[in-house]
Amino acid sequence: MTIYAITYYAITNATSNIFYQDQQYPTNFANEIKCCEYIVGYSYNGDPMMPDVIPLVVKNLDMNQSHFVHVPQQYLSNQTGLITDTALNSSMSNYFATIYFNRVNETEIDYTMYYNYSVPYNSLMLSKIDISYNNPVLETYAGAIQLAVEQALINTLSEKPELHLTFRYRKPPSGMSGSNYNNQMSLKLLKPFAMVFIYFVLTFPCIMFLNMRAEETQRKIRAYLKTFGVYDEIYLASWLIDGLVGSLYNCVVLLIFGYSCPGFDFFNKTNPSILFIVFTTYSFTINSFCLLLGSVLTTTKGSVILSVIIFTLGLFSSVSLSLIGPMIYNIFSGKYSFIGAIFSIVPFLNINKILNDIGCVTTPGIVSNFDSSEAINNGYAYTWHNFTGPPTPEISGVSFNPPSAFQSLNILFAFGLVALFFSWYLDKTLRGPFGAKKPWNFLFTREYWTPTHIPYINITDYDLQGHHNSLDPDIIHESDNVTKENMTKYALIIRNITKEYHGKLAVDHLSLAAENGKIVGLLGPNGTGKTTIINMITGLTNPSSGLSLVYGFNSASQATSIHTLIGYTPQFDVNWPAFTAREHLRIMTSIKEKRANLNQDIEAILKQIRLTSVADNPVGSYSGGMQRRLSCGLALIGNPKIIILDEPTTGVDPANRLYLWRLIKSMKKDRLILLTSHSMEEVDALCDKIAIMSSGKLAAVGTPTHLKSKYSTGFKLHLITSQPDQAIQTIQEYLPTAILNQRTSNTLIYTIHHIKYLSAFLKYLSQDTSVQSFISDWQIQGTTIEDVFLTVVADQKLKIM
Ligand SMILES: Nc1ncnc2c1ncn2[C@@H]1O[C@H](COP(=O)(O)OP(=O)(O)OP(=O)(O)O)[C@@H](O)[C@H]1O
Repeated sequence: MTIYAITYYAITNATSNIFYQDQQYPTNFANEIKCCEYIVGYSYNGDPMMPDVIPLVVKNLDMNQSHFVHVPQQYLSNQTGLITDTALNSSMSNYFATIYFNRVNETEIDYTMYYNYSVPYNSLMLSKIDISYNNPVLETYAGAIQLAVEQALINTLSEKPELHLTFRYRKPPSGMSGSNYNNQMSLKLLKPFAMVFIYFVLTFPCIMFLNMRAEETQRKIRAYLKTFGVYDEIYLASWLIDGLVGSLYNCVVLLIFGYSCPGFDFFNKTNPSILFIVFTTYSFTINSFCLLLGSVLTTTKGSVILSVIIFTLGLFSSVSLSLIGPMIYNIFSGKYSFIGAIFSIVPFLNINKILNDIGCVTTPGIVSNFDSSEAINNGYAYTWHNFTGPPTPEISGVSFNPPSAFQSLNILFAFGLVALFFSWYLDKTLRGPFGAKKPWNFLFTREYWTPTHIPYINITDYDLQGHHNSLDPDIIHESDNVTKENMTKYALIIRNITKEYHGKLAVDHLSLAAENGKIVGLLGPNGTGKTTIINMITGLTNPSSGLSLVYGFNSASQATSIHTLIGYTPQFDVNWPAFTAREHLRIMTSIKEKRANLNQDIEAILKQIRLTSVADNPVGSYSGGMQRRLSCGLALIGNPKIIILDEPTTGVDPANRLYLWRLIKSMKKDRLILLTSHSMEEVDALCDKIAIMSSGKLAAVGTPTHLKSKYSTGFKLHLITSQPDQAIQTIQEYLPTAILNQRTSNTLIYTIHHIKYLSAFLKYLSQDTSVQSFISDWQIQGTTIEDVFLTVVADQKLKIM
């Protein structure tokens, strides 16, 4: 809006003084002539009609007959002002003008008026009362005489005395006359300005589009949508359609603006259908180009930098090309044919060449001297004829042959199609951090054209063999427990999976298998590879080696099949703040599956996640806990067979967390839930099986009870005491093997490995009043998953060292 407002202001300001402005015609002109007793002379070339005309002129002027005098023919001369001078010399100080009538043919009478002024004025057309000097008195009187004369001529020629003329008096541009206004500097600037303005308006939204797309990739929305089964082609097409609809709107607004802005000759002198075709073709090409860049760039930072560079280069070329005008065509000559080819290919340059083709004709610039006034009188200055013909008529006689605007437009369109293809191709082969890349020759592989949707296809015993990179019997068992015979009993099978980023293993030969109806917890310190594993299971990332099977479907090669089986809650809430929870569920359900009882299912999920009462509020107004619940609800869409929850309760308050735990537990019936969390309490409360990872490897695996007993660190005894020293002495006496872990002013924490002594001591504590006088409270705690986790991770670190 701001750009449009500035442009409108600039254009109207630059052109305001080149237009005739309607003004009130003085009505009392005849009185003025009469009162001042001016004398007007006349003469004619023997036309027999003139004796009828003269009395009418006198009558129209309402002047004294004696003041309208006949001037003898011999006084007339072609020399400027001679008649006036003659009249003045003959001491008629109030002599004002002379009119000389000349009969041209049957229907045309030409008349010339000479004023009491050095500049003569020739009037040939009734409609053009054009006074070229700025003297209000002369303007008034001369106008009065003209009106009287023309009224008389029309009445006489048409033989209709009742015909009455209405005159429009138009003030001429200051300091200018006729079509000489091309000399105006402000007008000359319009041509470059038009090109730069159009380039800016058409290109800028596409740059925003590029940034939005990169931002969406960075927010992992793309990856998330993919787990709902959104095809790459649909995703790209939705962006293209979005961009094109925006651009079409942009083009229409630009055209309406251009054609309604008085003085914007670039538009007003060009056939609108040409500009519509040029603008929409450029918009298509630039959108395809942005789509291509979006397939290569994945960070908003990169996109911002690149888009600013492209935009600035385009703007720079736009300004410079428009300033050098027709000289731009030199670059298409044999001498500079390479640069000419670049001009034709690069859309930002090509559009400027096309705009320049139009601008040279419609808006004469600093260099151009083509006067389009003749063409304007016959309609648009720039027509389809100009568009398809050789550009810029004023450079005739030059040896090289630049492409026509139409040819340039075809090249622009072809570039758009090529960019569209490569945006699709590179999107598949150059996927950024998220997304499974296809090999560069994927178009020539059979799997691409005939994908299989059969589970457990081509799985051999060798594929199912684990890699023994640990001596831990649980891990060895986890690597060996799946065979071809029993593989169908597992909902998830991961074998020897690895993922390498920049030469570093994020996941290192990990094997894991899990059955239906279980909750499996994946634990590990930050950056240990949990999310990478999830991305490989969901088919968002291809493993560097190894296998991931979800109900027998290969995550890497049969991703489309597994997306219908998976429900996924990513680590961060992926949602659209303006949409309501119900809309989120509706949109995602329609993406994932076709259902007859859609509303019923949505209501059931809303009830499950306790969002029914706020289902129609925008998600942007939800608390963190509510958004997390919605994310879990979205994972339930389509009744998936495996649900993956990546840190589902992060940032959720205790009450909501408890509710989510209940929800997760209720979800596990007939499906597998894979959960990652940093809350040991959560994993302990929910999981049937826990896999602890460290540095990309599986470090421990088993049920919570098994792990607690295997990695038992003994019991923790917490004592609250008013006399710590005396308490320490008592413990040493009764529990000599106890290890003091922590001591504060009134708290002591011991680790005790032998339950035998502990029970005797606890009996003593509860019965002996003397000890109760300095140990006021105590608590005993078994091994927690947190203890197990810390032990396992510490052990693993030691092994690495
Ligand atoms: N796209 C990527 N490019 C390069 N390195 C990556 C990429 N994704 C992950 N990594 C690296 O792989 C390792 C594992 O990352 P991952 O996100 O899987 O860990 P995580 O266990 O999920 O961590 P957190 O608990 O913090 O979510 C890290 O060192 C990380 O830096």
